[in-house]
Amino acid sequence: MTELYKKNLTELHDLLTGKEVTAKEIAEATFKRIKETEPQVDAFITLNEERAIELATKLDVAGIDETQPLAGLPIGIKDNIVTKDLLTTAGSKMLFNFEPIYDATVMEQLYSAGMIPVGKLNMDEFAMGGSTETSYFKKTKNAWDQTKVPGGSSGGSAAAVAAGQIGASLGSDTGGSIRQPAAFNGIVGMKPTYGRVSRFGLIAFASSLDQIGPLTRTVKDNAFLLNAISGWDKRDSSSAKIEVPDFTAGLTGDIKGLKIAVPKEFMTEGVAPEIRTAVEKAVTTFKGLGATVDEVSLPHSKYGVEVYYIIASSEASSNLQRFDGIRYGYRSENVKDLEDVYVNSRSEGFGLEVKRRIMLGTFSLSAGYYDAYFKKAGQVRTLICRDFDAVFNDYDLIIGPTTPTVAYGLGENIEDPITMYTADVLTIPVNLAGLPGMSVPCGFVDGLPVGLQLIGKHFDEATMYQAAYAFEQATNFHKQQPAILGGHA
Ligand SMILES: NC(=O)C[C@H](N)C(=O)O
Repeated sequence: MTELYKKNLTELHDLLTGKEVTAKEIAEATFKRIKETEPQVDAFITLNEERAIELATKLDVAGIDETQPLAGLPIGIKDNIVTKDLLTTAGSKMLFNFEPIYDATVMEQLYSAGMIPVGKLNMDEFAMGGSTETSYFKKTKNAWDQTKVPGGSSGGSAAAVAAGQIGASLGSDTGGSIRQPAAFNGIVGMKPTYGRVSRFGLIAFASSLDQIGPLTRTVKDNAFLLNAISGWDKRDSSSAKIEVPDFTAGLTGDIKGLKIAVPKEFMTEGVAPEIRTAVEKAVTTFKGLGATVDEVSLPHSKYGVEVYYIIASSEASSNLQRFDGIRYGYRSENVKDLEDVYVNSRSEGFGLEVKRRIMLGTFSLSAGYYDAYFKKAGQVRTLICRDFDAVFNDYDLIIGPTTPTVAYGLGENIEDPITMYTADVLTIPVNLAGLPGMSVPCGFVDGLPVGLQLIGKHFDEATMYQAAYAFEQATNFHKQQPAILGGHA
């Protein structure tokens, strides 16, 4: 069958259960497509070809379970999610040879849903970055324009889906790392509520912020995947013991009476005028669908970037201590004593951005500075949370832009950390408050996609999916394809 790669997950499921194609044929077509397009996209660090074909063949022989919407379908995995006996690098030289001895909980969940992991996706080193350019391995390209960045840190996860290499992927989001690359590549990306998805087996960056989530080409596909990976896990004490609804159940397109808020701080001059216009048009669409939309204020969100880079870096400086040249991955050859093993392995194994964050974090945690930085950041974080609580007393959903600009050129901002950091201004407050945030396509600027951000109440991803689905049905943005997928971008 030709052009299987253009199909989304629900279409592939129908073909499989209608016996028009086998899981093995889908898997083979996926690897063919990946190999054809990798020279342009560079999304994968490792392919899992032999095992994927074997697994697909086994599923075919056993018979595809028709009640399992994801059975027999390929998925790509961000390379900071540990996969048993399959190279897991977190985009770092430090883990250039790391083959985990266990699977992350989300991997076990994907296997029980019958999914087929086809490979590991490129990312910023240890998820620190917004362009995937800090990866030790390669520079992934935007699916719409190969001279532009794919966003990050889940840049491989987003570009691979947008370019039709795979129909779905998992990413992780600490300060925007699922939503921003989803926006830059014109796809759907969900960062679930903190605690919704187990972090067991996610290589930790900032433990109070990290969350795994799905990237797909449609809202419904995304909801199917969140169904599969949600739930309490005894191995992650921060995962929530809370019922998981069926996120696909409410996808009717009916959102009459939904109360939506647009924070005025998300629509300021720092956001490109064309992006604000696209969001204003989305507001009109939502009103047309019967929702009410009002302007609100999140007065402390403007401190989000400063707070994040203190808290995230502090947590990272602690989490990354385990990479000592002894227990994992890279070990320097250039050593005279034990001290050298630690110092030289870390100096040679970590890239510039990772070292910058470790130093920032160590500084803000050190005696004499702790009160002024880490403690203060925690206090301001509480104020940011309270702003959201106040809005959610009166509203069901918050919307705004996902990013202040569309995808920028490769190499354009990487030497300028302040520009890179401030670009996260719209996504970071959501992580600090532990809320669910999502990006869906809502327009184009100069042929590059624009993302609309939806922010929900804690554990209310269902309402976000309903609104996103209604928006998707009412618009055509998700139907436009990049040239690499046969579109006329
Ligand atoms: N990891 C993230 O969610 C992205 C953010 N740009 C960071 O570098 O921390």
